[in-house]
Amino acid sequence: MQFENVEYKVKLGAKNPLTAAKVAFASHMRVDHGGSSCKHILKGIGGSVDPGEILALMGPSGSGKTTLLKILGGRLGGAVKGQITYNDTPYSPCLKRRMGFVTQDDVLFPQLTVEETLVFAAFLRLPARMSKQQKRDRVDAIIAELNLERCRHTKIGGAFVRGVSGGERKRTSIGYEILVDPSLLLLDEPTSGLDSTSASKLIVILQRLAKSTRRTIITTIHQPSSRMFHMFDKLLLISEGHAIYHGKARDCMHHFSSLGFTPEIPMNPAEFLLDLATGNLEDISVPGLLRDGSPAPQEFRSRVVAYLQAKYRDHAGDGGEGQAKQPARRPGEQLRLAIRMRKDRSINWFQQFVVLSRRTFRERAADYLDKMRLAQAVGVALLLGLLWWKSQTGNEAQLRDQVGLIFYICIFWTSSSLFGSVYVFPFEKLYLVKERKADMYRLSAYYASSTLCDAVPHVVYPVLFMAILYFMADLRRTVPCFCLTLLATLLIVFTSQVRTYLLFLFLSMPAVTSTANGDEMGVRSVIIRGRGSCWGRRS
Ligand SMILES: Nc1ncnc2c1ncn2[C@@H]1O[C@H](COP(=O)(O)OP(=O)(O)OP(=O)(O)O)[C@@H](O)[C@H]1O
Repeated sequence: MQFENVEYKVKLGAKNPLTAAKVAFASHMRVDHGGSSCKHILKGIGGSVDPGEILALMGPSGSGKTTLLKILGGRLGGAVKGQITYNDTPYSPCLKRRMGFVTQDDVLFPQLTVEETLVFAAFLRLPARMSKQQKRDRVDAIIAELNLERCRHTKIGGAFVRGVSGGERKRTSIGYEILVDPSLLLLDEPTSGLDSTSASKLIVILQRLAKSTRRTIITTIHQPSSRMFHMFDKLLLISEGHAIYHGKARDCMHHFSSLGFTPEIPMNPAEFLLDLATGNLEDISVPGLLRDGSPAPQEFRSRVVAYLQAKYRDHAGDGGEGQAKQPARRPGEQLRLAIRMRKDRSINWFQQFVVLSRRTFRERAADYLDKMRLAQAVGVALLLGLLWWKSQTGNEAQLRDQVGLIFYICIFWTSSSLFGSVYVFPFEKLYLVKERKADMYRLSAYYASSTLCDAVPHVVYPVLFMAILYFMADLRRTVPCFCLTLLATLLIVFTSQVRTYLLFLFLSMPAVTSTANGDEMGVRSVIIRGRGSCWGRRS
């Protein structure tokens, strides 16, 4: 993979030119003539990485590592400039299936076990020509490869459900991505939140994945230990959106010492590099010219960073490793594979619907069969039944009394479904966006399966509720009357959910709009259509 002169800007969208100018001045941003401020995040970065290699993207926080990773993974559209080629071919959606992207936050269903997570992903992502047994065998191979044997039957877990450890969760996320045997695996800070031993073990696994199957791996990393640092083949060091080093990781110390920067005390190379990228050079010797005129600390830091950026540009201009190598013209084997994968369409709509329904039901079963939920429906039905025990409709006062009961039924089901749905939108959106980006299934298959699964509690509990209350309150005992009352209750449940989704849709509109892509718009349309769901989703 090669990339050259990658630039990325985001519009910050201040409508008032005066405000835009103030913001730009305060944060050293460029102001467009149109009056909206632009943040220049990446300023012409280049590099390359070959099959079987690991490229580490390093730099201080906010330097643009994640942005670059997303661009390389084809996950950022908009104002991206530069040339990015995958086996000499520009990005196209058919390459999507040959790339795995492991996000910083592991987006995995908390109620599924490690094995279930991988099995459902295998059924959805692997081609239809593979048998179920072959897909299961692939999952077993990945579990063995990633040392997940010990926790294969443990739930992933989340904030309220105890589950696997951070390292195991990260390895499950990696397994989820390597199921489809991607040629390019991108990872955003895979070691964040792990202790140094787990982090090194993870990098060892990545190294094995890269070498054994000639995968290309690109990972952002904050501050690796010395041991981890030496496991990377290549390094791209970024400072304020500019590259200041690109080349073999083991050569970087030599490169900087040739520029006059050497640590004065024994230092972890990663720490040394981050100090350089921020211009914070305590215990590091620097070329004398940078100290000319005894600059103030802030100015000195800016000088160092500008000097390193300029040296890197010179080095790249001299044909160093800075920019991408000239691409060869012959499309590679991996690309042919990518195109074949595209044609090798995964399972059909109905199969997707079946797998998604099984997964959704498995994931939400605990919510559907929640004791509290059962107790609530039965308890309120009994209470109302006792209060309106054998109610009559003989005169106007008794009729009004029964209207009061109908009112309570409406209020109860409206509020129950409303509060339950409050948790659905933010929770589900994450998974849906991630899986749609990986092109795992059609949106309609998700919508249909989700609606079908959620219909279970949305029908079962109101039926149970009405079965108790209707006869205790002695409402009119005819089959049509009972069915109509039940239907009205079910409609209340569904419409109150739709209202909640609409409310969320409008509340989250500005945030979603700023980063909206096709998938998120798709998510919105699902929500608008009012997918049914359960009450209190636990994560
Ligand atoms: N959509 C956006 N709008 C405005 N600023 C953005 C946007 N996306 C990224 N940025 C800014 O771009 C800069 C680079 O962000 P990025 O997430 O790539 O940094 P990073 O190097 O990965 O940082 P970290 O190591 O802390 O994750 C940050 O200052 C961030 O605030």
